[in-house]
Amino acid sequence: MLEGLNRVFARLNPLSDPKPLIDILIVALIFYWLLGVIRGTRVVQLLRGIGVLLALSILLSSVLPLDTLRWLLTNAIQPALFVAIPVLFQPELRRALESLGRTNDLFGRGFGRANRSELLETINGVSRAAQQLSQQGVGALMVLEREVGLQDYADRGVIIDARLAIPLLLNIFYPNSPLHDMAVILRGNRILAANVVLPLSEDVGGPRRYGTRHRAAKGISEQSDAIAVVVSEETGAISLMNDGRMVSYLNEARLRSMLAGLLKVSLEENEK
Ligand SMILES: Nc1ncnc2c1ncn2[C@@H]1O[C@H](COP(=O)(O)OP(=O)(O)OP(=O)(O)O)[C@@H](O)[C@H]1O
Repeated sequence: MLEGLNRVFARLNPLSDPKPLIDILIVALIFYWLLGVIRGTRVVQLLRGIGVLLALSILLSSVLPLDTLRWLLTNAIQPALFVAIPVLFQPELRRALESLGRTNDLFGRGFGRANRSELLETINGVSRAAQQLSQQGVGALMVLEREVGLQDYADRGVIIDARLAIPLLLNIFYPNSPLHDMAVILRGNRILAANVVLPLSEDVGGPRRYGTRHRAAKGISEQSDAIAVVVSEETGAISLMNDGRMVSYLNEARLRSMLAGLLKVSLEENEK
């Protein structure tokens, strides 16, 4: 036992051969990244289900000498699981690959193409508009594009491509306006599109039951790195969704500081 351990430590000695240590480090980093990607998503439950199924099939086929069952497990269920994995995890795999392609994330420079003053314009505009819409009991869904392009979604709505202005945002969401339904997509300091249909999250919110506006906001934040801001028509509550997670009951100031934090923009100079 002790001899075995000594052999392991001798192999791990970076002075004699750094390869095993580098190997372990890279594998640990890959697992760390994978866990970060799946944290808080439905993948955890799916993986648990697949784990239980695999453990049961291995246990049954090794303990019980039942040939037909063993044949079914090894020739049908296990291969079917491997085919099903890419289909079941399609959004998560897509997100993982997209996050690898996001060079800005790797170098910690925050999000992309927009400069600080454009971002501030958006942060202030969205927060003020959300507060005013909330006070008036008008429902709204605003999506801030980050590194993952949302052009596909925007093209299915109505392209506006206008400089962001609070009255324009309010006008879009007022109940009888032709574009008030669905979501608005913001790119930098511009309103890219309105009336955009977003993918609905499969998470229905348990007993609380999200409505479709909140599920759409959650859906886009799960399938991309976009931030969604929702104003509930029913309660006036302002919520922010990022990475599939929701923070509710925000006011204008709190929403502003959360957006600034997520977009890595300092608000201090602005306040001087
Ligand atoms: N796929 C979608 N993408 C974007 N917006 C959507 C989508 N589906 C529904 N909506 C918006 O959600 C509105 C309906 O909201 P609903 O009341 O069902 O949800 P909710 O989350 O309870 O919102 P609220 O709290 O504002 O009532 C629709 O009028 C539409 O504007």
